[in-house]
Amino acid sequence: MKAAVIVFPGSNRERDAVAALERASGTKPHLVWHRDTELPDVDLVVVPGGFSYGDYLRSGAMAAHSPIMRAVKAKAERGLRVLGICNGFQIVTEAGLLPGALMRNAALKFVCRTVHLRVENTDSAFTGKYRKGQIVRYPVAHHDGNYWADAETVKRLEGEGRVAFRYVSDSGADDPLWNPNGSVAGIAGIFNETRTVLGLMPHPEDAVDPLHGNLDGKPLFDGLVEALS
Ligand SMILES: NC(=O)CC[C@H](N)C(=O)O
Repeated sequence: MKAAVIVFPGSNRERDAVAALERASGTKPHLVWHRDTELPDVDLVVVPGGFSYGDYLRSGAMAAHSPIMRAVKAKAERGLRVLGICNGFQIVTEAGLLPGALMRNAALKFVCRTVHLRVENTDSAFTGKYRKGQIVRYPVAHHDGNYWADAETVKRLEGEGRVAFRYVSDSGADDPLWNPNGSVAGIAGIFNETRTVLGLMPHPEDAVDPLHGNLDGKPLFDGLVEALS
């Protein structure tokens, strides 16, 4: 699997994404600067976490209009797999590849901890190596992770199997007390219509190494390698 990781001024998880991809695929991904206008020939683009453009204006809003995002958008519309993690989720959503918006966390505080997620749909290159309903633990670190979409959009996402991950309790139950940011319906990650684009707030790339104390993110990267090689 050939992959590219996009770097914006203020990105800070690009190296984590590179390490996770290299560990899973054995191939070093390309790092692509935000000012570039073309993507290398790849099977997957990762838009990583961080604070692109200092989160000015709105998290992800400026990065969504960078030259490289025009190329990412054009190729995503033709089926290129795109994984947007945390700030990357904000960026691909601002770019219009996913519906809804990421608002300030409901408690108005930065949240940095491990969360429990239920894998809601395994019919994608991203989630194919999980079991449906499996509970996984990924870390979160954000202040704008409160996913919002209008009721009709949420209904459509649910009906079309486009909710990828949902915040749940440690026993796997729907429980708003375990929702770290107030996201509507506990939504932690969503797919586009063809499930070729995934955006999620938690960080699978920081749960792939025994030193992370948690390997729950590994099936996501292994699954991508299996599906895209
Ligand atoms: N870790 C991240 O990617 C942070 C995302 C974003 N800057 C926020 O705090 O909401």
